[in-house]
Amino acid sequence: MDSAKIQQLGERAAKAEAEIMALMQQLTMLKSGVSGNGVEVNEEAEKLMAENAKLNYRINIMKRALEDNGSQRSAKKCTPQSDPNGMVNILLKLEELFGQAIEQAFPDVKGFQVVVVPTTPNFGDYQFNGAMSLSKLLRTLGKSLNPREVAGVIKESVPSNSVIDTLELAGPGYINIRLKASFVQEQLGLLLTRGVRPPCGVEKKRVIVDFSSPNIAKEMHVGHLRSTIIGDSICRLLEFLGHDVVRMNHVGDWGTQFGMLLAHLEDRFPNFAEETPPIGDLQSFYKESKIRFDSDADFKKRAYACVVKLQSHDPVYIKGWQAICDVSRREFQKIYDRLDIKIKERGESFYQDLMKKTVALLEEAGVLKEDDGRKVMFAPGIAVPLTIVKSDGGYTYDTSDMAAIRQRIHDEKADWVIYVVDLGQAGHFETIFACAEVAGWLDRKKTRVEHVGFGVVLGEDKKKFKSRSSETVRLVDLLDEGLRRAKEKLIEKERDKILTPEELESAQNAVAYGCVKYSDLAHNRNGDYVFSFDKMLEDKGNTAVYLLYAYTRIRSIARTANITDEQIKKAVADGIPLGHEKEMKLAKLLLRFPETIVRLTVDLFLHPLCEYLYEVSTVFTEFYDVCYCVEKDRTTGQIVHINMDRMALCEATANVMAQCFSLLGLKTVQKM
Ligand SMILES: NC(=[NH2+])NCCC[C@H](N)C(=O)O
Repeated sequence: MDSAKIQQLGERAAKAEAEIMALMQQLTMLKSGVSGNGVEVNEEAEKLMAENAKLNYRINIMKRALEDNGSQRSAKKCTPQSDPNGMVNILLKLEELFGQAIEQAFPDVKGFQVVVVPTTPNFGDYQFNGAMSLSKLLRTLGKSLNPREVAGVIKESVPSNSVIDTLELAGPGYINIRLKASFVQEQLGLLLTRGVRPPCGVEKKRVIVDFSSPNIAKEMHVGHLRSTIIGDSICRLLEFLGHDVVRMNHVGDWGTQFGMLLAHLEDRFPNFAEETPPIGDLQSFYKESKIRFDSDADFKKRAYACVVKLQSHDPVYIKGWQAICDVSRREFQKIYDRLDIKIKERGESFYQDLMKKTVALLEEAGVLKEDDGRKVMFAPGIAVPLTIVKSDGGYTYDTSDMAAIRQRIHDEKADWVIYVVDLGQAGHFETIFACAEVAGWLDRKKTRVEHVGFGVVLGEDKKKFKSRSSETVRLVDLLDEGLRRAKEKLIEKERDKILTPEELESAQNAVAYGCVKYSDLAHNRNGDYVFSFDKMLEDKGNTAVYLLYAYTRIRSIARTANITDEQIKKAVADGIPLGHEKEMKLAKLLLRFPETIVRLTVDLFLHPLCEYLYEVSTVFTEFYDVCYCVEKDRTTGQIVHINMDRMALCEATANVMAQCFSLLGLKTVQKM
């Protein structure tokens, strides 16, 4: 690493540190009761805690950026050429303005990464708090200015613009930023006329997302379900942002398990090469062959022979293999159809020939070591090597992943490869990435590779998730239970009395699959996750049921008031004043959609999107409680007045929520 880079990384670390320090100072200030605007200290402290969480979130992002050599910011300067209709990423826009201010005020400072964070309404809309670290940095350049002085200079240097209303110095050197009402009004109008569009300024990448990836002949389990849900949402996000996304199902279709399956197939359906074998239940077929494999030495021998025949592409055994894969494939597809998942299958078998080449290349590069008859590859600093060739000459999961990573970078020309696989495989991927670097196939400055891990699924007893009757839970049964419970819930709420049978069924589907997906996505994926239909189907708090209800309710406001698109358009054309404080608050939150989703791409955690969606629905309620949209006569119930500006705000809210649902893979319904 060159010294400039180290300096840059150091500066950013210092900045992260400064943010923590600043926060501590704010907290001490509050604890000692120094609260400028006389607000209850408790309330203030609560807000600061929220702020703290946000800062910590930012800091984590920065830490990650440090690890990844700072190539993480996918958003670039928002030029009009990039996408004339894209939404403005306000946070990025402010960072640009502050960047220009620093450049102008302190031309000697190079490569200072400006970070602006959203803040609580008491302070403003956003805050710049880089003055502390900048002051430190200036000292190393021989300039002695305290943070508050630095902040003062920056404040004066921010170029004139249409975004910022006021800048205010606060505390030891923060700059609180308030947006111009005219800017918010204008952006809200654009949101309504152009729709919720991807933010401008996103650099397009070719991304391979390896997700779901169950193993043939084995049941797709809840771990694969998590990978499927998280992976699909990541794809939806990246697709929305305009990336070229390849959704890849790296199914385990080429392991030694095919030996025993084929040997068992020979016995059960000797005619398998001529006629498609009616395997039926592949699970029990797998179990039967496993029992024989473990107990019968002759069978075991035959199983090995079958592997050899399969791997030498004997057409008869290839037929048998295909038949088995087809049964599995049909089962997997049922799950994908129900969950509305699109994915392209490219299993381990695809890499057969490439594995030979991969081994040859590694051999040539002299990076393989002999170990007890095996050929292994070590990565620097990692104790456990990859097994590239087994002692019997066969290849492994490691070999196929080495072949795959090379193929994805070289042939697929991926700029970004994402593996959505449980955290149990973190070591595996760390080693694969490191070995790919050693082999010279991966340059992390050019290609972003990452393992998106997730914790295990637990039952309500916090133990390994299983069904009452058996060890493993069949996903089809699980989804069926979801459907049943969703219907119960809707009937409990007497929706069957209001909805037509078709509407009830759509609502049931939306709730059942929505709640399974949402409860997975709303948690930090790194944690273990307790699967509980009771929790998922709660209609309060940050749950799919609550949000889907909230959404349909907003949609129904316009419906009952009989508003047309034309009326909304006219209101937009006339300008939406956002005169009430709650209207302004909601509008500003809606305009934070672009920065929220761009930030997701930094570490591919999806729960902040769920938090944002939930916040939109609660801020909407705050607005709706105090701002009449449709006024009715108290006695006759007849509509006496419709506030069209507020109806437009309802429309914008519903549209932003709909886009969030779509990114999370949730289907919405008009009535529920
Ligand atoms: N490229 C990969 N290794 N992708 C993940 C494969 C997951 C594997 N089939 C499993 O079930 O554990």
